[in-house]
Amino acid sequence: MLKVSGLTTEFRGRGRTVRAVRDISLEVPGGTAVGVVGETGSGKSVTIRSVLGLLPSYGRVVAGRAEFEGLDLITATRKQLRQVRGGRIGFVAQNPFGSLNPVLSIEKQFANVVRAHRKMSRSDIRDLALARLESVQVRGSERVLRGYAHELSGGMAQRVVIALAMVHDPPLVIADEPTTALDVTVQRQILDLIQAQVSAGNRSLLLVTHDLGVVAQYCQEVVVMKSGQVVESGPVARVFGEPAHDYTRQLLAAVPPAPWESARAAREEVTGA
Ligand SMILES: Nc1ncnc2c1ncn2[C@@H]1O[C@H](COP(=O)(O)OP(=O)(O)OP(=O)(O)O)[C@@H](O)[C@H]1O
Repeated sequence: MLKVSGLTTEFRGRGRTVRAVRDISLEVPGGTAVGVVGETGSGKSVTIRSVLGLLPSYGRVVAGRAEFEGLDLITATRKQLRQVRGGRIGFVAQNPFGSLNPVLSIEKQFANVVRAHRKMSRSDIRDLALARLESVQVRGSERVLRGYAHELSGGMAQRVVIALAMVHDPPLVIADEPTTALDVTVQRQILDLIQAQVSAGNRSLLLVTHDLGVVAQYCQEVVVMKSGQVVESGPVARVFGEPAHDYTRQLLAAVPPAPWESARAAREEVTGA
């Protein structure tokens, strides 16, 4: 579905060049969820943004390929990339309020996403938008369509972003830390929702997260990144069960125990059991 090979990205500014990611290779097979994990600054977002052609003007992919449906996204024209983004790849970013336009109604934003890819009447767009909003369990979808982003809670706004990302039935969904900006109580709901959308459409998912628990629960494959490079990758059960790299072991050791496990450990310490 997506095959990234040898991806290297640099940021240039004031006579200084920073190589943010180096020689990244990863694959997202059809119908598979792949998690990308690594500490802050390890290059997860830069990798995604390089693939989607969403780097800032001073960022440049200096080597590598990202093959998707017969197209190399790295050398694709802007027009081709616009067709792929939103059409063939649904993108869910970290902050829903950064993804939504604050001055356009939600209905107008659906219309813009639809019309960027095909011709459709206003009433058909409306029906499609309502169906998509209902599929991500947005209650009061008619009211939401008439409204604006600032009237929504973070969780609701991210549901709208997911609905927009799914408008054209993309076979691949890329989500970059889709719950980091949200209240902890809705984080799982949003991940469950993304998973439901992915499996209902037999789509592939590339999910960036720093939470290994999320990868274990939602992904079949994992790519571990450190300092702009991939340190290891493979099926989640193998990489987490028998990590080949010391860094992966450190990440796994840093996962806090579930609250009930800490409570049991404390009890055992007190009782000596
Ligand atoms: N716009 C930018 N300009 C300059 N350097 C950048 C830019 N974005 C990222 N970098 C650098 O690229 C490297 C990788 O950053 P990236 O945001 O991809 O990490 P990340 O793994 O996604 O981290 P996080 O989990 O905090 O989002 C870092 O050294 C960062 O400082």
